[in-house]
Amino acid sequence: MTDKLPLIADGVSRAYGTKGVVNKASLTLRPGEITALLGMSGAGKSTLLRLMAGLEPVNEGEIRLGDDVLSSVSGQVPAEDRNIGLIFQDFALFPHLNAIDNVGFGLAGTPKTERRRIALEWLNKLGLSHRANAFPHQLSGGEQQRVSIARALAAKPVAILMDEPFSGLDVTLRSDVRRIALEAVAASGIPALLVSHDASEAMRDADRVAVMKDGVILQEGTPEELYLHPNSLAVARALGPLQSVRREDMPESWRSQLPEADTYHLRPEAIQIDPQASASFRVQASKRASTLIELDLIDESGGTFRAVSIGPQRPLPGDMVKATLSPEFAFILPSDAE
Ligand SMILES: Nc1ncnc2c1ncn2[C@@H]1O[C@H](COP(=O)(O)OP(=O)(O)OP(=O)(O)O)[C@@H](O)[C@H]1O
Repeated sequence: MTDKLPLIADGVSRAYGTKGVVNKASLTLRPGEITALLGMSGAGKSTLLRLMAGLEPVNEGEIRLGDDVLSSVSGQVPAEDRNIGLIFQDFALFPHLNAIDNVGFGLAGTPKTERRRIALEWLNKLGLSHRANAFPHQLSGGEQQRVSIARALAAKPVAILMDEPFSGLDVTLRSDVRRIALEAVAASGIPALLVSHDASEAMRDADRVAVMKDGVILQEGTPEELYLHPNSLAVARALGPLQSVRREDMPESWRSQLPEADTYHLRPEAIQIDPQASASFRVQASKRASTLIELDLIDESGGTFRAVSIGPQRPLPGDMVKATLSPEFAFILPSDAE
């Protein structure tokens, strides 16, 4: 077995005319890990993927596979010579080939029977061996995306780069397709990039998450590191909802648990209903959001807070409840320079 190598973006930039789209971005995709690249529309995620794939030249910096330079300002290895698997939102299968021949397509040079055996093995890994003879138009979106991932992995790529691969799929199908597809990607042991704008999917699916904004990678780390220790308000917001609460509006029992600051940025789970707590509130509104109950609370001095409860009873507007603060979910962050 050949050693798998990291795919590295080292200080890469890309501009279109005067518009800088990727700005000195550095990101290392490690073998055997899925890295999610998360950011809002226009952040530069797809452009960074295209730089790593060799579909665009860099204006600055390098793309490397291990120590081998694939892109630099002095030239680049063409995309077709990099052996990097690419998966996009549209499945891009050959319409005139059935599933098994689509998967076998990347195995040119392998004898036909061997090619079919390998292709069937990959279809099997993606739970699709029973669809081997179906043509793309006979397959569902989720099945087509699994065929395209089988096709990419069958070619034994050095890395796989996926741009919103599941966002075109029906929500009900998506979680199963994602699980099967990403398990196969992880098992292949190659570096993998998953571009996403959905924070909860990115955290669930990836070993590491990088947050990009305005062409800059703001922070990279495990999902827990980024969720619990964001380095900026932009990263905290990218990973999930926040409420901002001023220290002076908090009950004294909460203030005493927190280091001094004017304002705290709280995850929804920071404030939880707890009958043993000392701080009391009146419920202003409550609703059940599947696993959690979300509550709007007000205290006697008029401070308002968003809290959660794991139930089972839903407190109703007008009820009195007690709530605790968990300091691990309260962040002190400088406001962003917008
Ligand atoms: N070929 C191009 N020519 C000019 N501008 C471009 C080109 N490609 C991308 N851009 C611009 O670069 C910016 C970043 O685009 P990019 O597709 O990388 O963002 P993204 O984070 O992937 O966004 P989305 O989630 O919407 O796909 C956008 O403002 C886009 O309009």
